[in-house]
Amino acid sequence: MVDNIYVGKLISLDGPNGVGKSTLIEKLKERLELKEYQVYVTKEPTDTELGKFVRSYAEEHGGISLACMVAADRYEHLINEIIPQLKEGKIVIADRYILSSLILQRMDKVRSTFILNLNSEILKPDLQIAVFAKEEIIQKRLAERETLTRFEKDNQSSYELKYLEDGVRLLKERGVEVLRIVNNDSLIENVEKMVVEIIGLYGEIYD
Ligand SMILES: Nc1ncnc2c1ncn2[C@@H]1O[C@H](COP(=O)(O)OP(=O)(O)OP(=O)(O)O)[C@@H](O)[C@H]1O
Ligand SMILES: Cc1cn([C@H]2C[C@H](O)[C@@H](COP(=O)(O)O)O2)c(=O)[nH]c1=O
Repeated sequence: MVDNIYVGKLISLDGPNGVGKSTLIEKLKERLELKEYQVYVTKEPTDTELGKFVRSYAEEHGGISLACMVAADRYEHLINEIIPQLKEGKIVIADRYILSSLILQRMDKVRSTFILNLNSEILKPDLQIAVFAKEEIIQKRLAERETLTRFEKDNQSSYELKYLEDGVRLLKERGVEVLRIVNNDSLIENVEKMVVEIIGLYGEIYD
């Protein structure tokens, strides 16, 4: 992975389906904006034609071809959206990034070395937030959804949690700073913890 040389900071937030990523990002954005940071939230797969194609492709196909599609969308995401925002000095928060590939593609039996090689030219996140929750809590949240993706059906959260743990290890080995968050029910505490960590990235004092 390539170091971020731009003025802004890239934060990626990943975890199992239904763990509360989008909810945490929304709260995190609010808190950081209250502190007058400029925040840009984005997600993968992207909302582009390619990203929409990846989302539908993922329902019917998996394995190496999906890993490549997801990586292609990620490289386009960096060029067209993430890097321009980092150049403007914003905190870019990505709802899913490489750690999601280290979870979801591994569930399709793709080897972690292949995933890491495929993503070797992406920007290294300045902070990786890894969101955990108890398996039964995730299942309860998913049960409230009307439609489920193939990764969300058949109680697969325990596998996602296992690959999340392993993905965290692989990223740490590659020098990525990782903040672990447990989103069982104490959302506000978690958000405060994240804000402190992110502000620490800028070398500022938070009281
Ligand atoms: N700390 C929490 N306490 C109670 N409910 C929560 C908490 N965090 C999230 N939820 C609820 O859990 C559900 C899933 O949250 P959310 O959509 O943010 O997950 P997600 O990880 O972004 O999911 P996906 O990636 O599958 O879209 C939502 O209904 C949300 O309101
Ligand atoms: C980033 C990323 C995404 N995917 C696939 C898996 C799912 O079909 C969607 C994610 O949808 P959600 O609404 O965010 O739950 O994209 C993938 O397979 N690998 C990835 O790294």
